[in-house]
Amino acid sequence: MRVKDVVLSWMAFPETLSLSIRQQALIEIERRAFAGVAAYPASWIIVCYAENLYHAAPLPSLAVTGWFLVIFAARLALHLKYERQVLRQIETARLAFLLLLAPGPISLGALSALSLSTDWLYPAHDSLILITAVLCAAATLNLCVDRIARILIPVLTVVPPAIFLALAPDDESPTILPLAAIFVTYLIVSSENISRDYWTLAEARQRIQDQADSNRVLSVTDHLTSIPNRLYFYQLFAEKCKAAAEAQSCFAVLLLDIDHFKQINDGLGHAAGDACLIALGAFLNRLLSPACHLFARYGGEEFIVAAQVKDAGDVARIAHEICEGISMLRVPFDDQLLNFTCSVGYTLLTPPIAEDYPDRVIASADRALYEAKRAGRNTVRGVAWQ
Ligand SMILES: Nc1nc2c(ncn2[C@@H]2O[C@H](COP(=O)(O)OP(=O)(O)OP(=O)(O)O)[C@@H](O)[C@H]2O)c(=O)[nH]1
Repeated sequence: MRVKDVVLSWMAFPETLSLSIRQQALIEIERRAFAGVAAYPASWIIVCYAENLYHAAPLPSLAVTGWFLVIFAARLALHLKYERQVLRQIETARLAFLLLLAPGPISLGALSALSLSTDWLYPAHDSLILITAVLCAAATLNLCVDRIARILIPVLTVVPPAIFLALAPDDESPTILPLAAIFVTYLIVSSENISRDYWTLAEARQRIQDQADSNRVLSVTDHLTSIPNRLYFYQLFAEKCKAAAEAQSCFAVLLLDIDHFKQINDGLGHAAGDACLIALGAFLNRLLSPACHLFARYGGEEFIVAAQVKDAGDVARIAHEICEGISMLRVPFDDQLLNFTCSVGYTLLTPPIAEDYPDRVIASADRALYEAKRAGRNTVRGVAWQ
């Protein structure tokens, strides 16, 4: 495994979560982080004024102010296009976020460390230690759901001054060092607990979402043939009709019904009838495309199709294709091959099309189907919509 892969896998959010939940979490974490970004330059500017640093040491004070403003500007630039970046490439977006998260805490930690030994910063020593501790705690808790951020922030902020104190001890070192250790440990442990709760909730949300998605699919799928059911058809019929009206296109509704299906059931049993229905569903799946045709099992041994068509010839062609295709099916059942026929009735709407009459349109196709049955079955009949 390459180093990059190891880093990326360590950085990754729990893999069990769907991509959309991980993306959502990352966008939320970045938004939270951005809300605190202005605190770094603002705190530094206040310390400079309060401790008179702009007068005492204008150049270094202004340089540090400029540095905090550059970090702020870089974060603003990232923030403005972050959502798009996360949706495009989640790992790179996360890496960019972490890289731009680090300079603020590192700079504050370094300033606190320097204030212990640098003359121009020494008057601001207490204020810097205070804002370093406060911003470190606030940022760690704010971003604790990100396991890297919650370790990175306290380590980058508190470790540099602590190392400095350890290497060049002064009177305060014996007090400050153990306090810093307790502070960082407590921060990391408590933020770990908050993070665990967040991800447990995210996982629960994901399970509910998956269940809802699967229930939604089940509620509009016919359990026997696995093609859409009548509910699905009605949900989308008005939409398809409207699209045809807007496109000024012809619109056709076809009803097909297996001929003498009762005889198959009575003669060979319901399992044989079921095998024929499953084969018919698979045939429609092969012949029609969900992008162009709305089709469903309408009920029992009846199926329905709705689609935009070019003209009367186009719908007649589809109806014949269905009728002939079904008559050629051979359905394996026990040790025999079953075949059956169907009758097709259709109605054709020509522009201008109104959109509020699905039942009347279907009733019209049903009349055509009745005519096909009366004409001897295994045939096609169409009626024009008036
Ligand atoms: N196996 C099976 N049979 C079903 C299902 N749903 C409806 N049926 C049967 O479909 C048959 C429909 O019979 P009829 O309405 O008399 O129609 P038909 O025998 O096809 O006659 P025509 O339509 O006039 O050609 C009945 O026997 C129903 O029990 C199903 O899910 N599985």
